[in-house]
Amino acid sequence: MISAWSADDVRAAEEPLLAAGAPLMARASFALATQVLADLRARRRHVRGARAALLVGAGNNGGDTLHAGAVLARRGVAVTAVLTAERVHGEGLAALRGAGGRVVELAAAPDRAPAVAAEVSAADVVLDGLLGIGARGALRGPAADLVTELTAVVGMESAEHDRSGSADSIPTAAGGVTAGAGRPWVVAVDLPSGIGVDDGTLPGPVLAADRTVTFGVAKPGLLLPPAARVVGEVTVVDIGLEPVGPPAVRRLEAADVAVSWPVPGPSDHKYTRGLVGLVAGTATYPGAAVLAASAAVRTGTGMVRYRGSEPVARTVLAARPEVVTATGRVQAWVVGPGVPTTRDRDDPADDGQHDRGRGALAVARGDLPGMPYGPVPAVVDAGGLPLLGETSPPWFVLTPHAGELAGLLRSRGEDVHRDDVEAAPLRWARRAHELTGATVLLKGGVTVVAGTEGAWAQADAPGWLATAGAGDVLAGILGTMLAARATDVVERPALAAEVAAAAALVHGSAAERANPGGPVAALDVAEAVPGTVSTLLGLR
Ligand SMILES: NC(=O)C1=CN([C@@H]2O[C@H](COP(=O)(O)OP(=O)(O)OC[C@H]3O[C@@H](n4cnc5c(N)ncnc54)[C@H](O)[C@@H]3O)[C@@H](O)[C@H]2O)[C@@H](O)CC1
Ligand SMILES: Nc1ncnc2c1ncn2[C@@H]1O[C@H](COP(=O)(O)OP(=O)(O)O)[C@@H](O)[C@H]1O
Ligand SMILES: [K+]
Repeated sequence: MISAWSADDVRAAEEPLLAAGAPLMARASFALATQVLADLRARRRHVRGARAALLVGAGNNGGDTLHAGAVLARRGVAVTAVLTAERVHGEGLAALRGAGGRVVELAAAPDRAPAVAAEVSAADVVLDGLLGIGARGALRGPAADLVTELTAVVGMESAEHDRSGSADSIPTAAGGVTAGAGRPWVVAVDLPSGIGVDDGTLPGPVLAADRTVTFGVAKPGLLLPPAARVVGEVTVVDIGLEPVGPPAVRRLEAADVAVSWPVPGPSDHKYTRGLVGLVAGTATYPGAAVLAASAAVRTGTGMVRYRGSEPVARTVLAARPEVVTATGRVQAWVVGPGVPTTRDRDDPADDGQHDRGRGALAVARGDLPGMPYGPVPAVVDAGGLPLLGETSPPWFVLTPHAGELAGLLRSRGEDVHRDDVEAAPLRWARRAHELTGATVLLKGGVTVVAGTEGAWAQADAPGWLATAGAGDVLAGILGTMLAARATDVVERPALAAEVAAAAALVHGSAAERANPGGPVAALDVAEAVPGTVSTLLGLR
């Protein structure tokens, strides 16, 4: 698990250490320099003679960068520091000068930004030390001008990445470690300057990094979209910080999902494994029912009970003969894939699914007196979302994409559109959780989950997963995972979010497994789930 703490929590953790005289900046800058030297060695045979450009802001982030620059200069790297503020970290500057580093004072001559950007773009490595956890809003002043020029000169914002990673690093949304030929390797110091440290927004120009060396613990903005796309490979270096309190954002790794996966034992039978009830698909969208049912079956449910019109049920059974249409006990409901999102009760296109969906959600809430089968968890997707009541329990997991989330929020009085959600996914997923009470899984390149305790951000999926029907597959996977732990999920409000994050990991990993590095169809993703799960379980 990767855990990220807010800037305030990091500062609170630093305080006692600094008061006790712990040399945090020395630790941070030495670890940074060591990583940069390793990257230089990996990219060019000799460190000596390499050129490094330091982008230096007013605060301690610039201080870290200057001290690291001094270490590089002593190893024979030609180091130039570009100072974007009139006053920068004094000791750091003295150390760099003492080691033979060169200094360009951009703050004193801001109109030189284009020329300085051209020089910086010719370096082998750029260290972005403009802003760290003290960032407030978009980059301003000479720092903003410089980054804007740099991204224009070498197109750094569209850095090419592959998906490779290494053991001590966080694989990220953009993945990998390859800078494009002819442009410098960009290392962000603590975080790419100008990202929203706590919310992952991109309020202004940001230099996309190939690697982020972050100190102590990860920061939320490194895990959250859209900023997660510009952090490159994240390396967390230990400087002795121990934040107290829960992390703000977490990311599950494969091993975490492996340990909590319920493996059936000799005394299990299909009813103890968890049954998934599925209200999905209509005559217009029968495929959604097939995809969700296939995914639920392939994730290892005890049984899928399908609820829908007769012709769609026949289609589902033709694809998955394991599915049952008889009514009976269900441990988790999946409501809404392939169901129209209209709220019109008389819409003939709904094939009766709105009524079935309302009934299923009432059972899942535990609303029906005398019904022995609730409360149980529910996945509420697509056409299920408009069926929700005023408030929902946290064991309801809503699975909208950005457009659906905007619609849900508008229906509750927020003036918000898809673009707003994409610009600040965590903010709006949280808002939807506050307004509905439900756990909210917001789908996207990085999937964000907001529940009763903190948030999760999963970056497991290749871009190829953005294909029709992939969301239906996620709904089926999540339905099976919730059904397997139904009682715990209803009893522990925070668990639904963790299971939802785990489902996003399984979904993204199955997409990668279905066809590594190439296109996938939604059904391929469902078909790849059993192999994905057995690989995960091999990590136990
Ligand atoms: N506290 C410590 O001893 C440690 C801090 N460390 C480093 O220190 C960093 C935090 O240092 P600071 O608190 O000095 O903060 P920053 O280095 O992030 O800089 C804050 C400064 O930048 C200016 N600023 C803020 N927002 C701006 C914007 N949008 N555009 C332009 N200028 C802006 C502010 O006026 C302020 O002077 C961490 O990210 C980390 O790199 C590490 O050395 C570890 C130890
Ligand atoms: N850029 C992307 N990279 C990786 N995965 C993505 C990307 N965009 C979307 N996805 C994933 O693809 C799935 C699409 O779901 P959805 O939009 O509901 O499609 P559908 O309704 O056709 O099934 C979601 O799981 C989402 O997280
Ligand atoms: K930085």
